[in-house]
Amino acid sequence: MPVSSLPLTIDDYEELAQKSLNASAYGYFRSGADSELTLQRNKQAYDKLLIRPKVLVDVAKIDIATTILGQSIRTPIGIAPTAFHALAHDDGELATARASAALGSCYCASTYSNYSMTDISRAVNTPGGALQWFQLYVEKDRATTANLVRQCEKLGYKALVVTVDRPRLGRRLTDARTGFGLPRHLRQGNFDDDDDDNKVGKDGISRTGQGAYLTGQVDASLTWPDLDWLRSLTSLPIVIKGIFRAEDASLAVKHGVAGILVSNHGGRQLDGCPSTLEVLPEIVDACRNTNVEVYLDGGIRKGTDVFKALALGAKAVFIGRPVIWGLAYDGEKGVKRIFDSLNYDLRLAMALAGTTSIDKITSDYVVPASYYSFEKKLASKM
Ligand SMILES: Cc1cc2nc3c(=O)[nH]c(=O)nc-3n(C[C@H](O)[C@H](O)[C@H](O)COP(=O)(O)O)c2cc1C
Ligand SMILES: CCCCCCC(=O)C(=O)O
Repeated sequence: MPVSSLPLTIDDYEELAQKSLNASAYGYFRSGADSELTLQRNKQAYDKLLIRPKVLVDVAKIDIATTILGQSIRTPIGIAPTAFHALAHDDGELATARASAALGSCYCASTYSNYSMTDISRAVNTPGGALQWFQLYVEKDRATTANLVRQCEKLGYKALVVTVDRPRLGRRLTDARTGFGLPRHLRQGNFDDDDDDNKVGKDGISRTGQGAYLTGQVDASLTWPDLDWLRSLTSLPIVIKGIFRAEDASLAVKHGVAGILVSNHGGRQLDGCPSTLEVLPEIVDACRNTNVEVYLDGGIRKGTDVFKALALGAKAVFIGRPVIWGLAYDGEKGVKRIFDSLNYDLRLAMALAGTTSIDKITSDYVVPASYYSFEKKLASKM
């Protein structure tokens, strides 16, 4: 490959991933729900916010390390839970876990990973030492869920991330058109029997193929008291993923969560809802004067996107699809490259904006683009 065509941006990696994945897998990873308005809006929202740089600040040293839930991370960018990494690379979630540990990031593994939570935890040199969180879908069979929670605690996962924006699967037209399903040779590591030929898990449920993807076992009757039930099962901090309005954030605080991940599932669930960046300020306000940390995912593709989300009050951000593109590009190495690129970009944005550490990225660095509207300025002179 000539030097000039080496991938530089997340979009470059996506382009390469598209070439290496089959249409159905690429479609599954890329797509959003319905008209994909929210998928687009997640990305476009960052353009509606501008950064106001400060000059003559000593930016010779930039530090992007921070903490989440009291644990140190070397980058404010974590890995959002995404299902089925083995569709992108044979090493699947093992490669993701190794990359995350080497980078000092936080990896939140999906309930619907291809590798089991045991394998993911053991993939790194110091199992229980790396910062791994586990994303939980509460299933109709509560015994299955309770079992996952217990294992998670035993294996040294540091937090439970409960996803609440997916009572049913969003309408993903691309998947309907390609007939996407988990290919028969792949497993759902947290459920299948050890026997690879056994397509039905011990619980008697098929977890492979198209039907399994579409129907799923997620409990659509989940309500707030179920959070208390989860808290009674574990002393792990609970992060709630998918909160989208201030009242729900306040309820989450009342129910004792340690963190809120502002997310619309990467535009894959309710199409036509706002972007996560737009919603972030009201959630941050609802959590002010509490110990609850607020994170964001959705549409982060550049260092300046990370900067803007942190400026609006996110303690850290998480990325979903970019990790998949890195995995498809070159497994563990590819994920590292994605992070190297975003971390480099973030440091650069901080230097150019005139700030040197994550806690100094405050709201006075950003303004809505409309603040500089020519129309408004000229009209006021008339
Ligand atoms: C292919 C794919 C699979 C996903 N699987 C899960 C999942 O298993 N659990 C979950 O809570 N969220 C899941 N999500 C949502 C992500 O956690 C995250 O909210 C979203 O990807 C962030 O947007 P981004 O991809 O623009 O970074 C998935 C997203 C994608 C793209
Ligand atoms: C039964 C497996 C369904 C996996 C869905 C994972 C997910 O949340 C997604 O957005 O896709």
